Amino acid sequence: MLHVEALSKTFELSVTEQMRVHPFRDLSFSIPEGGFMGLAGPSGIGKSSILKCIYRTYLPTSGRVRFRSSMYGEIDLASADERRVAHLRKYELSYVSQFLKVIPRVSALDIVAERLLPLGYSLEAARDDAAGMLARLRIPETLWSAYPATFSGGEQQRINLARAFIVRPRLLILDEPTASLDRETTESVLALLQEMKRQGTTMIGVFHDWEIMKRVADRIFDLGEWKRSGVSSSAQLI
Ligand SMILES: Nc1ncnc2c1ncn2[C@@H]1O[C@H](COP(=O)(O)OP(=O)(O)OP(=O)(O)O)[C@@H](O)[C@H]1O
Repeated sequence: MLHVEALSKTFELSVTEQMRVHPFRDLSFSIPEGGFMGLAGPSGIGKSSILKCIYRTYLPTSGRVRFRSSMYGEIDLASADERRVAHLRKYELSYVSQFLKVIPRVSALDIVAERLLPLGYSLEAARDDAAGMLARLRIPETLWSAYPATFSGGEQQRINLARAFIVRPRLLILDEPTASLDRETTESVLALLQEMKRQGTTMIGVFHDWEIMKRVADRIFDLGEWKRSGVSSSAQLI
């Protein structure tokens, strides 16, 4: 369902001094439908950049990101036009980072509910589902009508997760989704991830805690090992 082929990313840090960073070159791996691949490796090795290339926050320098979309059939996310990428982000892809892009003067409930409106939900039905998701993520009901700009880091992260999960995406991209959560909320998130996986969501994620990653991932791609050995990706699947 997701085939990353010979993916490379180069950052030009300075045009005049020709300084370049190459977090990864010729990276290839595949994740089947409903599969969950964890990405591991030391800080700065390129984990987040890979996720951002898949979500197309970053444009890859070369390579392909073949994704089986229900709207477009097979599509290369590395070269798809912006309009299609925007559509896919609305209906099929979700990306969770540690940081919430806060929308001013929109309540926590509506920030989550609004993701369902393009899918044809009425506002009432969307708010019902959003309330269910906020409850599962242990956001206290008193906060549902408040503005997330003032929320704590962990509360903002839960709003992020709720926005990503509520649409039941075909591909879920997770960048340290449980980094600022307490143990009980982390358990709720893991239960939701396992539920989505059973329903066929394909996932790729970076986790700050190896033990958490092992509980949800079918396999773990160790970028450090891949870079050291320079051999094909299958050797790094733990
Ligand atoms: N937008 C950018 N512009 C320039 N360099 C970047 C950019 N994004 C990432 N990099 C560089 O690419 C390299 C990989 O960064 P990345 O954030 O992908 O690593 P990471 O493995 O996710 O690290 P961490 O575990 O610390 O989050 C780093 O050297 C970083 O400085």
